[in-house]
Amino acid sequence: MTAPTASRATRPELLLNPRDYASAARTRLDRPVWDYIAGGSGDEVTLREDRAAYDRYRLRPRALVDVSRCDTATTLLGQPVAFPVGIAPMAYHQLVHPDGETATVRAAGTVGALTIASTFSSISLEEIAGAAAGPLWLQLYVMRHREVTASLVRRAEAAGYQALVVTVDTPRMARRERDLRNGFRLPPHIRPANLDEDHDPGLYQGSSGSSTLAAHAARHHDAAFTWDDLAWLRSLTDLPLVLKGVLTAEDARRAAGLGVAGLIVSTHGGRQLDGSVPALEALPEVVAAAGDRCDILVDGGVRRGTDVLKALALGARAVLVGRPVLWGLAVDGEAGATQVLSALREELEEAMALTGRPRLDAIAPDLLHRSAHLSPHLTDDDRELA
Ligand SMILES: Cc1cc2nc3c(=O)[nH]c(=O)nc-3n(C[C@H](O)[C@H](O)[C@H](O)COP(=O)(O)O)c2cc1C
Ligand SMILES: CC(C)CC(=O)C(=O)O
Repeated sequence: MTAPTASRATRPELLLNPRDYASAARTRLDRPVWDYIAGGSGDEVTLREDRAAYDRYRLRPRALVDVSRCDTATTLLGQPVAFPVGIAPMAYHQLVHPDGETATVRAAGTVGALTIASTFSSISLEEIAGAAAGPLWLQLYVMRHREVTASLVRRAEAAGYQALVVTVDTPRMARRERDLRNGFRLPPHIRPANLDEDHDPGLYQGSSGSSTLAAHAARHHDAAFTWDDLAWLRSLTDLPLVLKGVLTAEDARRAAGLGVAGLIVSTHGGRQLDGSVPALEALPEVVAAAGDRCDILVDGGVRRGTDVLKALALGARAVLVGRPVLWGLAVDGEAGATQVLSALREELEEAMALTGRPRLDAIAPDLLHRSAHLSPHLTDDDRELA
């Protein structure tokens, strides 16, 4: 895989995996944008632990299995996907590339992956749907003005979205100190395309010590939204509901009891409650509580095909990737995002072959050995890029 811009005159960069794309993206993005994407909340403990959780597991390969054909296809909420890796909802893809979410959703279509578009997409949800060739869900932040949320639901239905993902870990945005130091604000050419054009000019006017995105969330997100209000959302639509940001068996059971179709076990990529249990470690209790009634997905720190295998072995039906897709997009638009997703798919197939698990339904906890030690391979630089 090569990116179009050569790092040396004679030899183009060879970008093989998400971390390679991260290094390349870092040289291309302005520092505040890099920090907004890479960063987490507080001391970034959860950001690091989400990733480290994968490195505590070793794989137990089985030998002499026919792996001449490895089948990565599966279904999510009954819809076929080519492999169990989807794109996590992320705000404002145009921060890293002018084609924004249009490029990302096309990349997903090329490789047959699920896309979850964010409430805060920089391209409208209708345009995203117009460019989609694969399964497409819409992520919802429930807004204080309920009519804004109700209108997003109606528009999602009309545009053909197949599920709604309600993010439940962000009643307010956590303090992200990188953004505060940088005085992060949206560049003037980027807008929350699903909301009114002149929705909130405050997104563009900030100063050091504040993040306009955090201030915007404080003004608009409904921090009083509870389980009782989920019934209101349910009454608006027949689309399946998925909750994103569930980390406990208690919440998983409650959600399943209310007829929620899917759960995304997530720490929001270490960007919300710092010090929370890492997503991969929360996964088994969520699966035990609701895996018989809901499709369970997990995200946060997935960077290799073997990570996908580990999550599946712990009971996930699929994983989502966030930052890696933005790094691919930053480096080479649609082609870069496609290459990041393709690399994960190829690595997953390889890992299935080398562990002797040619079918996803053969992936179970016996694949894993939990070690007290982290794998030694991560350098400090890797950690920054993880
Ligand atoms: C730049 C950025 C923007 C994000 N925006 C949203 C969002 O709008 N809605 C949401 O539910 N999660 C959002 N997330 C969280 C992701 O959906 C996901 O949980 C997380 O990025 C997964 O971790 P990973 O980036 O390590 O793969 C965002 C994450 C990043 C990095
Ligand atoms: C605009 C923000 C609320 C998007 C988000 O969820 C994030 O930056 O993590």
